[in-house]
Amino acid sequence: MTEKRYILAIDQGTTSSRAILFDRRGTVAGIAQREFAQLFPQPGWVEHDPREILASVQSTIVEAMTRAQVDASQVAGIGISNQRETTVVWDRHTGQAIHNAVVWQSRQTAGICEQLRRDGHDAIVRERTGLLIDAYFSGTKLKWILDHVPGARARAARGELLFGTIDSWLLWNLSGDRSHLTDCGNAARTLMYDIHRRRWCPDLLEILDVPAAMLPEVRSNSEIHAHTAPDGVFARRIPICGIAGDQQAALFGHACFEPGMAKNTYGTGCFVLMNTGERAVRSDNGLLTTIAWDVDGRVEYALEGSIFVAGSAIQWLRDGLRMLGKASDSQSYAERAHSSEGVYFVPAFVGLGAPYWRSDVRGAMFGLTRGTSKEVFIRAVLESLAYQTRDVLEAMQADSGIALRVLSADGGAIGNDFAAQFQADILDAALERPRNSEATAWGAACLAGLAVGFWEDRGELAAQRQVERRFEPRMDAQRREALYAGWKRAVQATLAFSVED
Ligand SMILES: Nc1ncnc2c1ncn2[C@@H]1O[C@H](COP(=O)(O)OP(=O)(O)O)[C@@H](O)[C@H]1O
Ligand SMILES: O=P(O)(O)OC[C@H](O)CO
Repeated sequence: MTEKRYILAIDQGTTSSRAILFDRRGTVAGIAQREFAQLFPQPGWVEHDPREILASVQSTIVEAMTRAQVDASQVAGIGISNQRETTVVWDRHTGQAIHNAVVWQSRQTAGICEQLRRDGHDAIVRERTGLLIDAYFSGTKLKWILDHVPGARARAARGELLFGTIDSWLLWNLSGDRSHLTDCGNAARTLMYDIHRRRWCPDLLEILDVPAAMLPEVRSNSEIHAHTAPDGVFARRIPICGIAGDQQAALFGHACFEPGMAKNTYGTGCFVLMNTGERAVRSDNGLLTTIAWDVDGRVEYALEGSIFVAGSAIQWLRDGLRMLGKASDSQSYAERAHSSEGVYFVPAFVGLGAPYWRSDVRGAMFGLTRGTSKEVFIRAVLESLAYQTRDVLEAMQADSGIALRVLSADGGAIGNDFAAQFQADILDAALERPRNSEATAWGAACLAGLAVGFWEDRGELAAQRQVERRFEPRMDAQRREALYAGWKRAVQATLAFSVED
């Protein structure tokens, strides 16, 4: 029998799908990535075609395995991580989605959220789900699809339609027996799941008018959920044995296994998660309480700060303003500026997420003079990632009582050495970039590998973690606090400009 030497991770993100084969030592044996279309049917709306997502996953799987010259018989298990709140509804008989996937960034349910707030549902949402009422989460997206697709509500009531986040959509399509499942971390992002009692919440289903029959069964993150279809892309039965939302997967991939350990992923947005152990810490400072994972029969929680715009602001400099040839050029521009000269950029393109939660505000630039150079402009945009992260970590410290000394970081934008050093300086904490830059896929692989005995335990995984570079804070306290005070003024001015005020 062929030795099973690899775990395959599928990292289904907002802008691209990746398939990565890892060996026992965590070395990448094969990798493939494919972007897919971002659909903007109306201003502020973001959708994906679920068939295109599935096709991108299937083709990257084939490509990664071909590149690595790995046969399906050598794959011990498959882990899936996904872009979390993005919502799909499909017909259980035909497998056809009844609408595009409504993406986490999409604001098309802002009106539903406003109504829910007016009806006084804030407290129950907060208490049961650890979230707050915002278009970001799946529940109102699902309600919107049921309300807008003709006949959908009646079909849902007859049990013909299924709801899922992208993990469920992929699992249903890749599994031989059409398994309709999710993990508790993804369920915790739907606005319909009680994170304390760990079950779908009937009261919230009633508020959102969602039939329970549509919902996936909720499982742990690390167990054999299903097997791939022998007539599918693998032509073999392989256990699908790890599922996690991408940010939870990254927390696991960084080996943040102890309470107080935190990571930040600098991708399209920034997502800061701090492990709070078996205690679900309620936030009084604009953070989310969420399930980190259920592994080995133990459920652990996290505090999360979700920042909606980070790397996408660099994309805007590149594609929108055409100031950059490539995103990485932002580093040399920023370094040439020497200082930001009192210029601040607040990247509220789709409102502000944690800790402000104001979907009505829009982006702003402050402190411009006739002498403001392109270098300073770009530097101010990069610095905004660090300031937003400090806002979230200040809230985390207030909620948890833990002052962070080290932040583990991953994602495209923190490959920028300027941004990494500035982040350490503004936080007055060290920032570590792991050697394995694919923390999300690695986390999904770890969860799958633990389920099938590919790795023994978390200790073995933690021992494998290697740091590529550690950035120590080196800014003096007076300058740091003066800079941060300027940012806070810029945010206050941005909020004040909004019509809601
Ligand atoms: N060297 C860099 N400096 C600044 N930003 C970068 C750099 N490299 C990539 N980015 C930004 O990071 C994002 C890509 O990171 P990635 O982790 O792949 O994001 P996602 O998984 O959300 O698609 C893009 O928005 C890009 O603009
Ligand atoms: O796909 P990413 O990396 O942009 O992450 C998306 C987040 O999980 C949304 O909550």
